[in-house]
Amino acid sequence: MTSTPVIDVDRLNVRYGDFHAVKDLSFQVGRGEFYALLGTNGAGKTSTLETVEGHRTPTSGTVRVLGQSPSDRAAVRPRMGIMLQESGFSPDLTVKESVRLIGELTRRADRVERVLGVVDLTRKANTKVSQLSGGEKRRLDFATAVYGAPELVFLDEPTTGLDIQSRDALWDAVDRLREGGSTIVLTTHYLEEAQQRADRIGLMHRGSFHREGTVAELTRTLPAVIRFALPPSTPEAPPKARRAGDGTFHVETFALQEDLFTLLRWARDHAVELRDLQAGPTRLDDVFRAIDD
Ligand SMILES: Nc1ncnc2c1ncn2[C@@H]1O[C@H](COP(=O)(O)OP(=O)(O)OP(=O)(O)O)[C@@H](O)[C@H]1O
Repeated sequence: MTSTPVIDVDRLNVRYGDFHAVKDLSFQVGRGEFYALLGTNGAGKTSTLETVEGHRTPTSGTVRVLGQSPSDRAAVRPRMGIMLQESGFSPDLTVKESVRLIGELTRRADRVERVLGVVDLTRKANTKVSQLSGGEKRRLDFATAVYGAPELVFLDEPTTGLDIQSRDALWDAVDRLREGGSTIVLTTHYLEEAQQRADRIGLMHRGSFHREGTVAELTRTLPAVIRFALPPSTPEAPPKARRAGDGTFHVETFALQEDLFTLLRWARDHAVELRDLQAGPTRLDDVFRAIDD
């Protein structure tokens, strides 16, 4: 990372009384990077993000955001867009009034109509927040991240409750922000979304990083798996295949292409049909499942 990081966390500790929620955590996020902070339930992601966003004071350690202390809200707040799990818009305001309020609070320049268009709420502009569906409320929450295309955008479980079209539209809007140079920090339990998009991932467990790095770095220590079923009449299993409890067969491999080729050749030579054949690279789900308490 050559330029000054957008986020610089150094030996952060967060304690709640006797409970040590975040333990000596250090990480940096570079300008324009897409960083996903992931982890098991209770790992300390929210505690970490609340500190970075300036909502919580660290017990110890230092946090710099855009070169400033996040507690200096007047300096930092206009430069970040934060999509929380619940934004808490007033139920009596209309959608348009709520979006206008985002502009006033963040003091960023934008056009309300443009933002409504990006989050696909133009037709609901005069509807009260209390009358929105769950997915529409979530899209209104997303408006806080989009308004004025901030330099730094936090997305906390952004796609929860969104249908597939809304999810695609949200990620398109995030791509647009990235093209404009915004830095993105995502937290989600939908690991596939992080796997597809994140430049780097910090994977937390019990207050510390279990792993940190690119998807390739996180997954390379675990084998890929080829899965298939065999017809009952098959006299023998292919080499390297292990029978799982559900009767399917697994081949664990660090040489996916080579072992898949060997397996397919074996099937052809033995005139066996491999049923429900699945082969793919190691997924983040597998890395999560391998976390040992
Ligand atoms: N105000 C609080 N007082 C006491 N303990 C707290 C408080 N807030 C959080 N904790 C504890 O700190 C730990 C970390 O919580 P945090 O919300 O940061 O985790 P998380 O990674 O965001 O979890 P999840 O994925 O379940 O949302 C948890 O064990 C939680 O019970």
